[in-house]
Amino acid sequence: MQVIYLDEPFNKKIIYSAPTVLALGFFDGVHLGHQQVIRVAKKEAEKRGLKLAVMTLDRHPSIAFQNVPQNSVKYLTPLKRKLELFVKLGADITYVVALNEKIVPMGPQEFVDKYMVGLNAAAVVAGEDYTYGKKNIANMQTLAEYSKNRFEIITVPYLKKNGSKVGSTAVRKYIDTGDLSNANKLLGYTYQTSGVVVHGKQRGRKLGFPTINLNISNNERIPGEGIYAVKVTIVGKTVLGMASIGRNETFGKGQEQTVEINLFDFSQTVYSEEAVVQWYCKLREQQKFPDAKSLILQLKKDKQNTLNHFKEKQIGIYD
Ligand SMILES: Cc1cc2nc3c(=O)[nH]c(=O)nc-3n(C[C@H](O)[C@H](O)[C@H](O)COP(=O)(O)O)c2cc1C
Ligand SMILES: Nc1ncnc2c1ncn2[C@@H]1O[C@H](COP(=O)(O)OP(=O)(O)O)[C@@H](O)[C@H]1O
Repeated sequence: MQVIYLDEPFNKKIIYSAPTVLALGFFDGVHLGHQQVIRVAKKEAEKRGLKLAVMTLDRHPSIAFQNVPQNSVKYLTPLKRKLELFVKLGADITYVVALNEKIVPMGPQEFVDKYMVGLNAAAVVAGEDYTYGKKNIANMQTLAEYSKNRFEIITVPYLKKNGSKVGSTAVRKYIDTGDLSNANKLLGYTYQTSGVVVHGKQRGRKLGFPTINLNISNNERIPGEGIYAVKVTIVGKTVLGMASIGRNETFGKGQEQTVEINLFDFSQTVYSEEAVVQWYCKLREQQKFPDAKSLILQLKKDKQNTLNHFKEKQIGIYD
């Protein structure tokens, strides 16, 4: 997949020169609803013998349009992850548009001329709630007016599950409360984050449960505090494990939140390696134990519960 970054005013030479089918959206999470939009676009592209291009933005629209501070946004899929998912969905090209002060004041007609016609779109595919500027002006209902018959418009209706819309907001709520089972149902894949292994307090090995402590980028969304059954890919291996997101209250008050994982069947030293974590299920809440011994007893139970979860769901390391 070719990734093309567009910063207003972009140089026309960097655009893919033949007509494409263009799927539009911010696509945070690339959940089942988003997947449906991109699949419809892929089919249309195949029908026409054209390449599929996806257009997304380099930052959440709320930063540009609602003055939400950039460092307070927690993405379900930071750009790198989003691009991986677009590849899986068969995108040939992704345009990443810089949503900066140069593009925000642009009116809908100019946006359509430059970022739809200007990207050689033969057809544009988006979900019914897609907007390309102010909601009441630049929506899928008004797109026909601005397109002036220069491309076809395909609107994909909301995907619903149990009567409600499959959307990023619902996924975020589930992730925040640790309800991975429901989050993963809406995503259509197991939620994944990544981080680099950093040094902790070196207490884990003394407890008999060493943990990789992960440094996770500030704008990546991690589940709410609690204990989780996870699968981790690190140094080319994939293993099961149990993760703790919390403040290790057993060892004192007011500590910083850590994300740490005890890996099963693993004994390598892996500081500064990247770990990719798949989040399956919340096992319990964080607890303040009276002493280390009680925590160790609980960790043994957590391990058994993690193994039981994977056994019940028949999830192996290759699934
Ligand atoms: C599966 C799991 C569950 C944990 N549960 C708790 C807990 O309920 N309460 C707590 O204070 N610490 C809990 N911890 C965190 C341990 O306190 C922490 O891993 C230990 O202090 C090691 O820290 P270190 O990596 O800085 O050496 C848990 C850790 C793991 C891996
Ligand atoms: N099974 C395992 N699970 C997690 N980390 C392990 C495991 N075996 C060895 N390690 C290594 O040990 C380190 C964790 O030991 P620990 O005493 O918890 O130290 P720290 O507090 O620095 O994380 C990890 O960063 C990793 O390099």
